[in-house]
Amino acid sequence: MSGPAIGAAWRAVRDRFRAANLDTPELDARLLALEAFGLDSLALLGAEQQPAPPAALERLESLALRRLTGEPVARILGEKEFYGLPFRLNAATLVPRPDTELLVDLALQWLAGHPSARLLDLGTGSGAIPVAILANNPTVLAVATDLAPLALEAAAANARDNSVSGRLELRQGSWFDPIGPDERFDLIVSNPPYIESATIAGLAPDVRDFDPLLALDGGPDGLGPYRVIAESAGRHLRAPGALMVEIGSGQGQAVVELFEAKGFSKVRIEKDLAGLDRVVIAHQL
Ligand SMILES: C[S@@+](CC[C@H](N)C(=O)[O-])C[C@H]1O[C@@H](n2cnc3c(N)ncnc32)[C@H](O)[C@@H]1O
Repeated sequence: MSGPAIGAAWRAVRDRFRAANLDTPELDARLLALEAFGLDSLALLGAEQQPAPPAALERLESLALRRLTGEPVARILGEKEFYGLPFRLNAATLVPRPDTELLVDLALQWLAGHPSARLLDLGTGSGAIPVAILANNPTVLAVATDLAPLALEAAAANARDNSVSGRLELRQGSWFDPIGPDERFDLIVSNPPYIESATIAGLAPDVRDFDPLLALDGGPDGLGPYRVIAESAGRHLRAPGALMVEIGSGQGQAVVELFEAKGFSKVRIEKDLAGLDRVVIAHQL
């Protein structure tokens, strides 16, 4: 007796995901099927009627069970697309979020008017921000820091995979600690941890149970990393320079005030596609 065809097998998984009320059951089932059957999207279409190999079926089942227990697809696959580029993940990296693409857009716009700029990314994680920027601007040189050595391993792999490793220097340490006292940059960017410590236990399980705490926890009021950045960014910016940080949607005014108090000019909030405050931009003129 032969087993199900490949098309029937992945659609059965999709139906179980639907029944479990997952947000994107069809996409999730397709992505796990591509992995289990070792196919790309086009090949999956062409293979719909072929019998599913038993070992691949078993693999699909084990991936589906992980998804059904709440593990995000990006964690299961160990990779996520960001800004149209592939990024490998590991236990120390945040899954890069679509929201963060706004920060990359704004950085690229600013860099278009500042050729051959030097960029610093603080808390780089998978390297999503500087790798996306470097892949879209061939003259920028970047330094990126993170406290987590394992995250920097993923960032190094992602820089290699996306052919920008010659222009990205990775340094381990807390915020500006790995930056020399006289080192200057034209643009400093960061998507730091910004969630209030006390609210982390109540986050959605796919975030709370799978993203690293170091990537989420912004301290008692969620603003700890912004204070460190506000304190030191001015010393490491070459005028006319800019500082751009991603923020939580309720943090705009507080972060604007932190940056203004440290002497930054033309500090403003940018909203994301959902109309929520998402990035604060400050200038050193
Ligand atoms: C919200 S995640 C952002 C990761 C990545 N930039 C992105 O946008 O996907 C914050 C990052 O800051 C790093 N981090 C936390 N505390 C840090 C510190 N004291 N110094 C440097 N990096 C830190 C975490 O390891 C994590 O990679």
